[in-house]
Amino acid sequence: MYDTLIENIGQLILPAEGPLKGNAMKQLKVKENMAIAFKDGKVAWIGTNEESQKLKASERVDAMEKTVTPGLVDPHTHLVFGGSREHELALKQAGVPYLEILQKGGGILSTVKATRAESETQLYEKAKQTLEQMAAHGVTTLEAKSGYGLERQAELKQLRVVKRLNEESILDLVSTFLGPHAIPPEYKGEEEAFLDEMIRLLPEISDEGLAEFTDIFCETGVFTIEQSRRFMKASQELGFQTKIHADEIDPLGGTELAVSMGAASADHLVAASDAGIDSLVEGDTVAVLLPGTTFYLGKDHYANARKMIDNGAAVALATDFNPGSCVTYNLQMIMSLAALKMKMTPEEIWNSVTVNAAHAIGRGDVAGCLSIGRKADVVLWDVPNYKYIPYHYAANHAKAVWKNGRKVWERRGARVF
Ligand SMILES: O=C(O)CC1=NCN=C1
Ligand SMILES: [Zn+2]
Repeated sequence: MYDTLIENIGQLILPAEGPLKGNAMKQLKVKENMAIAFKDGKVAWIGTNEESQKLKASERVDAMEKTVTPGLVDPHTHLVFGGSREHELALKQAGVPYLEILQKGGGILSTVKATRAESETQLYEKAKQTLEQMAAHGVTTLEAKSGYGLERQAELKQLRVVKRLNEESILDLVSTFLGPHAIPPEYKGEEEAFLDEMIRLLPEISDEGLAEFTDIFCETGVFTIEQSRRFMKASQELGFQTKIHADEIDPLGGTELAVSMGAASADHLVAASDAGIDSLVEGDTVAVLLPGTTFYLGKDHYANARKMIDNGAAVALATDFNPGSCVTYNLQMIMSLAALKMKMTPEEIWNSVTVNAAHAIGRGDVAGCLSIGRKADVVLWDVPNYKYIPYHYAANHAKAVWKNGRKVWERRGARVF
């Protein structure tokens, strides 16, 4: 007797185990007229719709010939923060550059002020609502960063919120310490001293189990290549895996640094050099691309996903959900931008929001794929095939979402007739 049986599935999407690099990203197993069954939170059976007729299940779901995939994985979010930055939209519309807003004490530093002022409970309640929205949009596993505290107590406060959300929600959250996200006012002009303070937090964060990854904003006017190297080295010596916000605006060479340091991921890469893109082929560093941020900042030049994939790199996609440079948690919209602006194919896109995204946050063995014994993290989409979501942008196509075999979202139709 199975707990749940989803039958009459038009297309069942089964990404291969990864990380998938280059041409492997172009492959996607699509099986038609299928069914899938869960038991005790795991995938217990996969077969044809005809074979499913003889099965017994406590709950039978008619997929109405629609599409079923693994739960989405969002590998780059700034989930926990206070306040909001809608007041900066006018500056963006006036063409004030992102880094100029930051240099004037706005941007990230505006969110830092708000985050320091809010209690752990306030931050928790706000992030909890976002988490519910992410699940409603098909996300079952995600990464969540700190980085709006920029001092011990407020950074630990954010990381404790992520830990509590991971413990109390059924979703799986992977925590990242992004202490070196910007230079706080009290350390203006003293970047090295600030970085020393962030490095001094690492043992405490490790001992309290508050993060698996660290991250640093390697960018003009924020942290240099050498400062990033120093922070990543200190992180790895304490057992953290590393990530880096690299080559988002200026081509400092963060991509090459990430690969040379064996980072789990290099994120943004909009300004990555040809040498940086070529270096991605060598190691296991996943290129996490964030086209929503490029769109939101009104830029025309997107990360060169085509060259990265055709060169042989492993590419993933993420929302970069944050209050200033990409205010969306709709990973489906990111899938559309990947198609429309980065010319990624539907097969590459689906691999980028499942198996490769899972590998970018160290969850390649438990998320992003569907096979017997894996977590029953599954989405039933109200779409006829897997190509439809990139094609129809800005909507929420999720009809039902299961996490560990438990239904966490079901869309109920609008009552307009
Ligand atoms: O602006 C923000 O709050 C998030 C961000 N960090 C680096 N790029 C964007
Ligand atoms: Zn980011």
